[in-house]
Amino acid sequence: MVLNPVLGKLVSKRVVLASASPRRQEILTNVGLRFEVVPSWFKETLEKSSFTAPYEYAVETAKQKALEVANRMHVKHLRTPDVVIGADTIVSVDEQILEKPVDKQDAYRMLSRLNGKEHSVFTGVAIIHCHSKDNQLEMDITDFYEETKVKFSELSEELLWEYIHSGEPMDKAGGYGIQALGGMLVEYVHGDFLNVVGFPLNHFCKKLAELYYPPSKHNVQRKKYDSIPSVDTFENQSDGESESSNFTKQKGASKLDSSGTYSSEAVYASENSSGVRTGFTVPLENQNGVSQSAAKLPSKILELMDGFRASKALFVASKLKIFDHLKDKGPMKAVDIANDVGTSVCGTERLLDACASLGLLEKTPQGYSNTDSANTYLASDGKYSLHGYIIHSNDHLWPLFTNLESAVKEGSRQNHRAFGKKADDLFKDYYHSQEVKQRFMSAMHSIAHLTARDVATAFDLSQFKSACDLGGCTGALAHELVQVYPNLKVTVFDLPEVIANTSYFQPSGQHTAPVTFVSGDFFKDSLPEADLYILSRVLHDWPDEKIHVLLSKVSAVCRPGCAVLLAEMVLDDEKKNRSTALLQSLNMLVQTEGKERSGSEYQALLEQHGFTNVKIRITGNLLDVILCVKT
Ligand SMILES: Cc1cn([C@H]2C[C@H](O)[C@@H](COP(=O)(O)OP(=O)(O)OP(=O)(O)O)O2)c(=O)[nH]c1=O
Repeated sequence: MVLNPVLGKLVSKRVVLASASPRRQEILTNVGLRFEVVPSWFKETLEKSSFTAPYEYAVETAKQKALEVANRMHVKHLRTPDVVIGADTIVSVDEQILEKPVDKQDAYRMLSRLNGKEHSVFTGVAIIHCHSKDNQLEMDITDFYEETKVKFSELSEELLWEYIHSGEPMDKAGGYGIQALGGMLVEYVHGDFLNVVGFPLNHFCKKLAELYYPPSKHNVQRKKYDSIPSVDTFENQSDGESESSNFTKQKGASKLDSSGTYSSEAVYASENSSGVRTGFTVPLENQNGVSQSAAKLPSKILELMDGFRASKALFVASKLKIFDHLKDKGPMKAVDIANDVGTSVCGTERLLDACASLGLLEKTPQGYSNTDSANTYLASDGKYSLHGYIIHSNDHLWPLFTNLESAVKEGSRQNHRAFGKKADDLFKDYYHSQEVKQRFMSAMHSIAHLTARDVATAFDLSQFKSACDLGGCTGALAHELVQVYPNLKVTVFDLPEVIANTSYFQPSGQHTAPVTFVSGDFFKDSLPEADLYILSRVLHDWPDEKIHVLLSKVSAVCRPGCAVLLAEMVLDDEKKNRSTALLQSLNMLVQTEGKERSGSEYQALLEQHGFTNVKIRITGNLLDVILCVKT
């Protein structure tokens, strides 16, 4: 891919995105960047009047966000990232800066100011390269901003309020999201669309190109960075790099090993044209001594080839409970970890090193410790722990995926090959033993926790008094819903085998009261009454015929004005862009009769059962949300 050579420069670095914005995470993930997310605690309270132009405020805020994270990681967590990226998006109209609205009235004030006019969206970005020297943090800061002009149509009061009630404006600068419903307000956009969504990817790549491929005297005329360089240009750039006389080139230090991956790298240090000191790694030679550059490597393919190794390293470290072992402890030596978990020292050391290289662990001369992400997501006891899903992936999905070839040839699930038995009913596979059932429920619980807030808030559901979560499993989404909507009563409806085992997963405290659990089979038994029926990760398990059976049952009990909320990974209509969802569809192939579907496919299924006004919200989380109303 054309851009890979630039982003490839970050592959071997510990990159941290100092932002909680799901949009920024998605934009960078979509182009294959690997990074850790450490949201900044910097409060966006800089005195606006002290800046002469709005973009200066955005750039300074971005810088402060990134600096706070770099310092915190270095001091508090004794971990120094290589690169920290911070960003801040603001809307500017009539010389005023608009950030995120604090409430609905504030959103109304902002949208009214933008109504019928052109405004500017500025995103400031800071890229901080960090080095730890004698335990002191040294930083090289590069910053820039991008401006995009956006014009709103003339919008009625009614439309503005309908938009505000959708809940979309609340976490977005200027009170709108151009990437979703807010797109309907916009007459034109001049400039980088992604800049409006929170991250100017094109300018970021150009900045990386400037930093990592500083133009030499000979080629400075030839290479203008007014667009992202093509592959050809990158090859020229790597030549240009070796022409730069102030580089210290450790010739011969790096070789491609027989598997085609780098065995070591040479380190370059330089001043770039803007005087920013950069330190970066560039591979030098392959086995034949032929000069190679990252530009010539099919790095995406190599990464995919190795993907299963990385997955399995994560699975095994999780099975051995290494992240539990290291949670909230200081660094531990490999030999001590191996002794504690009962494994070989040599094997454990390699596993720990691999995990550290993948950013799951931190390695220092004192030993190995968890990263923040490992504490939050990989240790088994946290609210957002993915441990259950990781173990399910290892024990259940991995054997199924080893039969993917048969699944593709036969077009059907592979449970009989993977587990030596043919269950008539999909869920009998999970519920045949207490252990497997518990594991499956933990997995569903992990994902439900991670996605519940985004599912619950994708639409304003405050008009509903009662909801029934069909196939709601452990009740994780139900508990989130009653927290967000205190007047909502939620019934979780699931198979008796599931309901009998939900007690282990209940949160402690007073929030449990409005959630009730009812057992039954939604294909056979009558459904509890409710204003809102929720189907989260249910329809993707089934073929269209079965979905029609289920939706006709829901439609029969759903009064006009009542609604259905689906939470699924929604594919784009062309089925070509969302690889996580498309791979999930393969996952459904190997284990179910279902599949992932596009927004239009869900809409067609729903409309056949009298559900109209279908609204789709892409959340940026693992599940997207569809809301429709019974007419
Ligand atoms: C104008 C506009 C903004 N936005 C978003 C991008 C940013 O996430 C947000 C502006 O808030 P920011 O303060 O820039 O970012 P954030 O609070 O989301 O995350 P963090 O501070 O942790 O980095 O508005 C859209 O998603 N769509 C839009 O059309």
